Amino acid sequence: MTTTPARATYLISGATLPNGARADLLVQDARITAVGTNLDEGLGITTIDADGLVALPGLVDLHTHLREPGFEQSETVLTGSRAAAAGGFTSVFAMANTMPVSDTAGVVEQVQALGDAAGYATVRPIGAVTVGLAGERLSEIGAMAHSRAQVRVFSDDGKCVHDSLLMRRSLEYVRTFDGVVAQHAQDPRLTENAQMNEGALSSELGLKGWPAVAEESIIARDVLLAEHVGARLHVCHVSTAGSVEVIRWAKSRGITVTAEATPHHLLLTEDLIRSYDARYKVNPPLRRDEDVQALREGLADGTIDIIATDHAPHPKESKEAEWDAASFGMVGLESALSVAQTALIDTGLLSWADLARVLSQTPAEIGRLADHSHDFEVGAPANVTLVDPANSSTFDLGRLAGKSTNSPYLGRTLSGRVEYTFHHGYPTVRAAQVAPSDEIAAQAEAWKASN
Ligand SMILES: NC(=O)N[C@@H](CC(=O)O)C(=O)O
Ligand SMILES: [Zn+2]
Ligand SMILES: [Zn+2]
Repeated sequence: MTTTPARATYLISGATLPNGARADLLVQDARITAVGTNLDEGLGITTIDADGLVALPGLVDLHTHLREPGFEQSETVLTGSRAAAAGGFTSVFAMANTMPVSDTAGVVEQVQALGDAAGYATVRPIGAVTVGLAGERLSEIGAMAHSRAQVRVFSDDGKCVHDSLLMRRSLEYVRTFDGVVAQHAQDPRLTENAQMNEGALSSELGLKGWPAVAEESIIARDVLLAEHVGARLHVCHVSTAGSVEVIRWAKSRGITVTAEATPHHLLLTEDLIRSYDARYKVNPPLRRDEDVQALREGLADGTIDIIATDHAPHPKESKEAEWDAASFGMVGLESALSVAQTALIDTGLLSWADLARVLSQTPAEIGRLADHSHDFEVGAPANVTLVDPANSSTFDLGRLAGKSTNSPYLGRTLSGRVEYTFHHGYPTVRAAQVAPSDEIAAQAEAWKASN
């Protein structure tokens, strides 16, 4: 017989809300039961002193690679969702480039079940657009949408849905159930063997260039297809100033397109590649300072809707290889909020309310996430992140909670630190320490039993 652990009551006392107001939040039976000032510290209540901490709605990542099934040496659903909790995330959308690929109802249901059992975060699987990500035939989109996993986001991420007819058909399909196609915009012919951003630096370093137009031309085609079909399109990891312009134009025409920028494209530039350190190797590549500025402005004016991590764990061997042979990708869940604060809050471009919107509310809306509340409504599942914005520190290995360590921020000073993450009313992170997995799994059981 399993015993159901007691669901504790927490009083988050004196937190600063995204709008700047100070409030107490009462968390009872996994839900927010009161928001106010001077809430009572009754018997059996655990009080968390949130003086000086900003309370954000639990962060939502629309673009995470959890690697399971198939690449468990890099990450598992358990370790990846633990990394999510460490970074203040309470929900993650798991990309489909697993082995087998998440292109059937069976695989997406498996990923969702692994997430539910781990309990660190709500895991929502993304379905592949084409069978095996091969770009040749549409996958079982309808079966995944109507499975227990109720998939709403479809993506061949890692690969571009390059065939225009398949892209059109996938948009037509997802429209029938209010889904969205999330495109990895990369013309494959223009980027064969590409290693870094194309420009003066790629010539100087003798590395094959990756032209901005390879991204921009696909986005331009896709927004026109989305307009033609009347379906929702989402653009993954936008990386160039030109892409921001195309999306701005599409939105001005009323096209239903949304777009994401990654933390690394908002902070880092291509000159880091002079070190030939493969931690900086990523798809799409790090670009120029002008591109970083354009992405920041795009976020500030709403052209770019959200920040998504593109957390891409890779084993040490594949990152210690020489530049050309190393794999593309960086881990990003644990650092995302600190990078966002450093690049956007400290520079005065965004407010905490804006950050709550781009890291929680809007990604939840794009993914049609049910398990979410963005303004601490009474009765909603208590998904809350408490961040200490005054903590400026060196990002080190101790901050990583996933299986892989391919972070470009190790050794860098970043602002802000996640102190607490509450998922379904239970602290998965407390005093900046991630809670042990058996304890979280037991809490997840209790949540399941009561819902
Ligand atoms: N971003 C990356 O560099 N790599 C991602 C794939 C992707 O997001 O395109 C991966 O799966 O490793
Ligand atoms: Zn991608
Ligand atoms: Zn990705």
